[in-house]
Amino acid sequence: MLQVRELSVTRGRPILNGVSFDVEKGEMLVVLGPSGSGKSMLLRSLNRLEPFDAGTVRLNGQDTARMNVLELRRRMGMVFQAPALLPFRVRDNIALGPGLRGEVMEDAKCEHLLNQVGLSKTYLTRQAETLSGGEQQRVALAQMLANGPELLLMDEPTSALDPTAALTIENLIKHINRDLGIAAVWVTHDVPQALRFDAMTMVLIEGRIVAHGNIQELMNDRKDERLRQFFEGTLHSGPEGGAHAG
Ligand SMILES: Nc1ncnc2c1ncn2[C@@H]1O[C@H](COP(=O)(O)OP(=O)(O)OP(=O)(O)O)[C@@H](O)[C@H]1O
Repeated sequence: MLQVRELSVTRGRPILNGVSFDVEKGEMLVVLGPSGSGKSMLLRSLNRLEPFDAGTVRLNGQDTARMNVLELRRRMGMVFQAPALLPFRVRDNIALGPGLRGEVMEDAKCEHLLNQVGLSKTYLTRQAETLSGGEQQRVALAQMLANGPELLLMDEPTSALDPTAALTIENLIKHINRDLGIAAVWVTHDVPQALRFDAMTMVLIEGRIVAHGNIQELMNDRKDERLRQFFEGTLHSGPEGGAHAG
């Protein structure tokens, strides 16, 4: 359903370099890589929060560069490291996307969406800014689900959460992916988290895909030096380490 070909992004220097991959309908893909490797830039390029310099992104065969950007983001929802909720009630946050399209969302539908992210209906009238980080991330997820997405882009959504709240969000995404059949791309720098997903994994280092496959097999692959260094925690990227994208 998502086809990315030779995606390149330059911001004074190469940030992403010829990135190609596919996400099948209902698939879970983990993008794993060290800090600064281009993971956020990749997700942001997919739903056109950032322009790219070369390559193509197709969603169900449609070139995303030619799609209406709001329609693109409805079909490909993104959840960020810090939830971007507005200082309104939870129900108003959840109904935001449909409201922008002129649709009225009934309380029962909001309640159902809250239920899918493990929150009771008592949250409907809570002010979003009074929720804990984990609860806010769950509301952000319900907000995305309200748009009926085909694919969710998750940009390290647990990086600001404590381990228990992080596990809850991980399990929610597994449930949404498996039981609702919504495809997901989950970005992380955290190897134990990638292992917990046990999903198709793509390793991104210095803006290039260096490996793609089963995480356990990738960890056992000793042939690629950068991959080995990454899994051993000894990879130094960025200007200080002397290694640059491209
Ligand atoms: N608008 C921009 N202009 C210039 N450089 C940028 C811009 N956005 C990102 N970068 C650089 O691109 C590189 C990749 O950034 P990105 O945020 O995608 O990394 P990341 O893998 O998501 O890192 P982290 O895990 O720390 O969030 C970094 O070196 C960053 O400084």
